[in-house]
Amino acid sequence: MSGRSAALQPPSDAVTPVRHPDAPAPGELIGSHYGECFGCGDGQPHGLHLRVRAGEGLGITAEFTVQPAHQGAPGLAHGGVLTTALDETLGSLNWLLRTVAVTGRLETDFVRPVPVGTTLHLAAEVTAVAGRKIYSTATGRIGGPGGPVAVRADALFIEVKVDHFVHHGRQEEIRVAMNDPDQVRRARAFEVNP
Ligand SMILES: CCCCCCCCCCCC(=O)SCCNC(=O)CCNC(=O)[C@H](O)C(C)(C)COP(=O)(O)OP(=O)(O)OC[C@H]1O[C@@H](n2cnc3c(N)ncnc32)[C@H](O)[C@@H]1OP(=O)(O)O
Repeated sequence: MSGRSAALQPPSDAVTPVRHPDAPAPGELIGSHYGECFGCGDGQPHGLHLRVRAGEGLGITAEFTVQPAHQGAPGLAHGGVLTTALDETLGSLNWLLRTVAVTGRLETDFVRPVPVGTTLHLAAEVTAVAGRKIYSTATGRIGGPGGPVAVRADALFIEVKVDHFVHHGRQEEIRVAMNDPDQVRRARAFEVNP
């Protein structure tokens, strides 16, 4: 059974957003937004190491291979880890809009078990925007990009300023990030919208 809650239904005044002219080109590999991110960073040994590519229009694709460290039941991916993969893929849609947004709500359907060693082929797209609210949807398929759906999610992201992270993050990590020119460059890439 699946179905979105009312909070994930775009309001009547929602619009279809436009891909930002400076968005990564279709097919371009999008680097990690933060090296210590559990979803996409290289600095987390047990992280997902998600690899994300810009797609056409308002879409994005990603791949994640389930490792032994990601188990819930024996030999199967933990549901929370699969949700993280969906969340990270949906979060990467920020790059297409050049907007900084965080997950407000995320609803996941688990359709098929995902064994360790499986590569999850993820695809996500923005469906609507209403003010600061960004509506999006994602699927994770197994056996190939056209294989059966194993997980799917609908999400509501909320646009925030970069200050959100500076204000709420632990100072230790914030200081390191702000002293890292690569990290500052990645943050500035999002700050093109007023
Ligand atoms: C450097 C580059 C890094 C780039 C970083 C990219 C990171 C990507 C990582 C993957 C994504 C993540 O996991 S992000 C991490 C997980 N998420 C978080 O930590 C977010 C924690 N929550 C919050 O900080 C806050 O609740 C916010 C920012 C989401 C919203 O607070 P706010 O800014 O005060 O806004 P607020 O007025 O409450 O809400 C604005 C509108 O959204 C609606 N709204 C808000 N939350 C919800 C909700 N859960 N469900 C339904 N609707 C909601 C409100 O009703 C309102 O609608 P209306 O009245 O306007 O109609």
